[in-house]
Amino acid sequence: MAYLLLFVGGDPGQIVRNPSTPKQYQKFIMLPNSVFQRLVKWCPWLLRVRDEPKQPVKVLVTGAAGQIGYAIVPMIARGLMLGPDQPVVLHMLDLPRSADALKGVRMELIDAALPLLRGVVVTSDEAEAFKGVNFAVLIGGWPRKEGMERNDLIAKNVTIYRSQASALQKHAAPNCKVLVVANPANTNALVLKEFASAIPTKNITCLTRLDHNRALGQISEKLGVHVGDVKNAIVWGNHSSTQFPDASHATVRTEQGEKPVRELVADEKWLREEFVSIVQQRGAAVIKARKQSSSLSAASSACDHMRDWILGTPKGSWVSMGVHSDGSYGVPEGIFYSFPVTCEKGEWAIVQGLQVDEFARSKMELSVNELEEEKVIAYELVSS
Ligand SMILES: NC(=O)C1=CN([C@@H]2O[C@H](COP(=O)(O)OP(=O)(O)OC[C@H]3O[C@@H](n4cnc5c(N)ncnc54)[C@H](O)[C@@H]3O)[C@@H](O)[C@H]2O)C=CC1
Ligand SMILES: O=C([O-])CC(=O)C(=O)O
Repeated sequence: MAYLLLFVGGDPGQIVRNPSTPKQYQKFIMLPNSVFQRLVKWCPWLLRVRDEPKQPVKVLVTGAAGQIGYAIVPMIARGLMLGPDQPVVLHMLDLPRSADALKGVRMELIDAALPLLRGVVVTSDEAEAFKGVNFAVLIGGWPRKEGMERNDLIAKNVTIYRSQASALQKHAAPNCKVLVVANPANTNALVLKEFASAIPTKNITCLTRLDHNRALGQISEKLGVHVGDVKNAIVWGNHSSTQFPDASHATVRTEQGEKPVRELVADEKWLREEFVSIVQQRGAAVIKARKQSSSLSAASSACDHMRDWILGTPKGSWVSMGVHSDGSYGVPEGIFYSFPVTCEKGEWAIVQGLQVDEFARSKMELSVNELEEEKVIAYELVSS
């Protein structure tokens, strides 16, 4: 019979074992701490047996029966959002008319035999959906169709966020971290902040990571470099066609070290015009081609957003996140605006001190004005 021997040090009588090891292969040998320390030095993998498994966290996905919902739930249950060692319980909310579709998604999640998935709640009841959730990815709402602008969805979608703010505030874990995906994402996030005042404002964010990733993708295509070597693009502003994708601080990793994108592209006109307009209009281009809006890239970017927020951004890199403005870069407080941020230990911070020239300033203003207008319309809708 084969045995796996677990060498245990520490307090007398303390037994630490890896519960995933089948019992019949476990034998314990208690060693003095000094011997244990030496063993661990020679064989660091021994430390793995001391890892306590993480407790499952509850992750809510609203609009879970929709396009993005269907793409994102397996990503979350595979650890792409919160890490490969983080078990999750998925809460999936959709409208009563999608109840059967949601049951089907639950069946598929079970059929996929995903080891990190420790439970699935499917419901059309907001209170049940938000109960005790640690993370909320809010996708529920209506997507735009060809010919519409994202803020054409205000009347349809902000009222949903008024109602879900109450559920969030009443039922979610007090430190719940929220990502709003549904459009108009920045203004929906503002409505949540206003009506879920018990949730810290810094815990409410909206998705502009898709635009950020689109910017990296365009730079990589233009230069013929691997997208993983491009970093530090910025998307300023609204998740709409007034956003300002800015490559002026972006760099590419080359064999000779990091080089500015500006220097490598060497075409200021492309950077100021074509690049900006391709990224601004990418959502519309996908709708034109697919006859429905971006789903897999939205789901993947939402995972990137949450993962970097919770687990941290790599050293020397920043990402774009829609957050409540604190007045940085002259953007007025009271709107959700996309900024470059770094994240550490579950907290984001706006990158400070970046040079913003006159051209960038004028582009950034367009989104400020649009968001102020959306705010007025949204407040009228939710208070009427
Ligand atoms: N921020 C971003 O980067 C992006 C945002 N979006 C937005 O995400 C949203 C969802 O897009 P898709 O999944 O493609 O749409 P979809 O129509 O496929 O799915 C939306 C789902 O939300 C559900 N829903 C509607 N009202 C609800 C409510 N009150 N509570 C719970 N569920 C509700 C619908 O029944 C539907 O199943 C849209 O608003 C779209 O514009 C889409 C792509 C990127
Ligand atoms: O454009 C849309 O309506 C969907 C979306 O937000 C995007 O693809 O960025």
